[in-house]
Amino acid sequence: MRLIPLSNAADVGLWSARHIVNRINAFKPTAERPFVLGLPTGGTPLQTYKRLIELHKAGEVSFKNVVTFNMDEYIGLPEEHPESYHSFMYNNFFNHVDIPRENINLLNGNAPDVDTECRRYEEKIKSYGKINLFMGGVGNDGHIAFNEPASSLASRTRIKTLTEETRIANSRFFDGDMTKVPKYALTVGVGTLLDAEEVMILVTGHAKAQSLQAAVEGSVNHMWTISALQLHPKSVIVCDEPSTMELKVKTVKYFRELEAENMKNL
Ligand SMILES: N[C@@H]1[C@@H](O)[C@H](O)[C@@H](COP(=O)(O)O)O[C@@H]1O
Repeated sequence: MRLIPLSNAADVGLWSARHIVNRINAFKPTAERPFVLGLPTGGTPLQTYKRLIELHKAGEVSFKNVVTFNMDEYIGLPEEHPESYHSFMYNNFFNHVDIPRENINLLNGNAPDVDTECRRYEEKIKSYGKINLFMGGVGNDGHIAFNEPASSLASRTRIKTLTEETRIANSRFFDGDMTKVPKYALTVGVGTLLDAEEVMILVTGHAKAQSLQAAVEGSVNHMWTISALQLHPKSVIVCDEPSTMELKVKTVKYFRELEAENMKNL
């Protein structure tokens, strides 16, 4: 695991956007061999999307040969609802870059048969071989995508019931009214995430400090599904200072020194 401790959320946005751009450009994607990118929603990745749009407008990256898979979607919200993850992604990212519409994949939270929809999604991912880079955030309770506490670490795409804590946290997007937050969501599984070639998780703000501690210093544990990252051969966590408050000082120092060494060797 690589941990990149940065000062603030803006730096997390810049670092992660540059990382994505570097990966896409190094891959030299073509229509026959696209770069496959996994994407999250939420407040945390907003800065990354802003930076990616800027880098695209500056001519540093094209998304023409990039295929995306979003990690989750609420059940029962119409696609055009302003808080659906469909709306979020088009408003905050897809509408501002050159990605072809047919390259965009999102789970359909209104599918008549959710099991068939989840199988379709897994098969579509498989049809590309693998996801090259999966970006994600983390919930206050350590969930990754919508893999709430006690989700199987071997899980695949499926329906999940959201915890009260998550619905309270997400009520900020629904006029502060928890009853307006859907109770269920479709989400890729922890196993789906672990199959990606690389996983990059963004962590910002003090509310995520316990999740970050569980990810980095805790044991692999289904109560903190983010900790499954420890089983991944290539994971990177990009975090700001407030989110490191529960980590040991020596842990942060260790990773900071490692990164300083990496920079020297570049
Ligand atoms: N399903 C999403 C997660 O993918 C996201 O990581 C989490 C944190 O969101 P935020 O970045 O807004 O704190 O919220 C939701 O529950």
